[in-house]
Amino acid sequence: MLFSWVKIGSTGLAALCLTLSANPKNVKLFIPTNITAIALSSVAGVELRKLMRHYQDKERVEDMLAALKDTQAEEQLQFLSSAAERKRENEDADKRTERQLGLLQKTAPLFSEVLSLTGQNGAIERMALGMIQNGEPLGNVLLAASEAEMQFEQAKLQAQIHQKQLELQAQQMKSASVVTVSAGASESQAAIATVPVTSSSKIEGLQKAAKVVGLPTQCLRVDKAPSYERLIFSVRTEDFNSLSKFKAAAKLALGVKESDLPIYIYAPEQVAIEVPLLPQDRTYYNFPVRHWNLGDRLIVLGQSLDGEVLIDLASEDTPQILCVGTTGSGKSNLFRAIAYCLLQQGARVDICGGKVSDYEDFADRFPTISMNDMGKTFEFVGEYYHECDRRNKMSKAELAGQPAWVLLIDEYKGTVPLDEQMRRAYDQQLCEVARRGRGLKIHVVVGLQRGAKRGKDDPQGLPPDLRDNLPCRIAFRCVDAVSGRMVLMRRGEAVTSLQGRGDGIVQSGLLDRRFQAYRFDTIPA
Ligand SMILES: Nc1ncnc2c1ncn2[C@@H]1O[C@H](COP(=O)(O)OP(=O)(O)OP(=O)(O)O)[C@@H](O)[C@H]1O
Repeated sequence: MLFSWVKIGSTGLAALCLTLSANPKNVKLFIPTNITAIALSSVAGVELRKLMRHYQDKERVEDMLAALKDTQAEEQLQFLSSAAERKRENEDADKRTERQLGLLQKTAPLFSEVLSLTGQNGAIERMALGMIQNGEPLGNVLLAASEAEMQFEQAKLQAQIHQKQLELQAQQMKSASVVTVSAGASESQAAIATVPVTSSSKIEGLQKAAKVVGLPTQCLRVDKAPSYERLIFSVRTEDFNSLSKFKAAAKLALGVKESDLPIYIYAPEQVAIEVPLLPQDRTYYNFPVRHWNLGDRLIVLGQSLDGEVLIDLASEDTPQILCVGTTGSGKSNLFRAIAYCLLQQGARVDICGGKVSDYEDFADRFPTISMNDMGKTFEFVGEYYHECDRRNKMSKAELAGQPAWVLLIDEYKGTVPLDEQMRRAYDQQLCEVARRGRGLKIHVVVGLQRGAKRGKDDPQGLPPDLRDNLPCRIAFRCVDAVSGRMVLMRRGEAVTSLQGRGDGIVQSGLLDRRFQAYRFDTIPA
């Protein structure tokens, strides 16, 4: 390096001396002195350039070395920190293992206690040990063991219940007795049987349910209605909330899922439970042949636990009828029976809505029946409305000579006009006919598939005014309790417990009966 500097210095100095020694008067460039000076300075320049490159390379190498040192330090740092982390983890794992071992030592007596309690030492012990060996956390092992304990408790409970059932059965076998038919039973009650209190599965189930909710009960009587059994239980309790708990437990015991299980106060300290009969155990009745008086307005509905159920349109409680029932519930059958009863007593009957073909066999037999498409209902309502006006002006004697007029509107919803103006007129006139008709021998029977209230969403629903003017309510099976609550006055949810095919409830004023409607397949001879 020194040699390079000496070389640069000497050549540079020589070039300077040559330049200074030049004659200022002779200004020619290419004289030997000048050429030598240029050559020497070029050599000095080239050497200088070489030196500059040398220093630049040196500087770069130094930079690279410095960078290399930095990276190595970082890597070393990372390595050291990860080693520390690993050490910490290992220490933690050691601590965990230590803790688990400690827990295991502490819970060993608990395990052995649980295992001896369950009486399944072998299997559960093996399971627990297997779980621990498989590295299962101790928490999971404990959980599995406590589940086993719970199962054991359940098994113990079941065994207790079974023992109680056996005791009850033995008691019932001893005290099985025939219960008498209640006083005042009429001839028509012959069809309704009161059966001996036996240890049937229903009674057992219900007694078990009562026991579960802590209700002291005893089955006093079983009445067999056409479509259900009415079980009368004695109940001694001051906690009336326990009745609703009993209902829930009874539903569970009898396997009643979505439908209602009617339970109601029957007498002081007695409740009645209506348990449905199986379809094959039900009793059906054909419409009876009977004597009719011209001018009467009786409707014969069917049979109940208290005998035949009749309603009289001439009565203040039952002049107009509202009937609800889903398809297959027996509503059309009842409408045919109603039409028949009233036609036999000389009434004019106009059938609107529903299936007109249902009345084909009536046409030859009864000249005062008319069967109309539902679109005509509006006109008939108008005619009945004017007849109300006409009869309203009559004297009592004149009115007595008038035949009863009965408008049967099945599937009411379909008869309500969609046009708002027409609908308003229809509502107003039908409501007036129902309201004024009761004193004018003019009657309305309205049938619905389900109880839908009139509203913005349902402009064809039943208006509250009309409903209020149809005081006799008949409900057959409905799929939802809402329909029952809308039509019936009490215990509306019971409609879901009805069995279909004529199993119905009639309510009006004080009347409240569950009945089996008479089957009306053909017009009685
Ligand atoms: N009182 C009854 N006794 C025995 N069977 C009945 C009775 N009422 C109806 N049924 C039977 O139940 C079925 C349905 O009856 P019905 O047609 O009257 O029901 P619905 O409610 O009017 O149904 P839909 O709206 O589909 O006509 C029919 O097979 C009918 O024979």
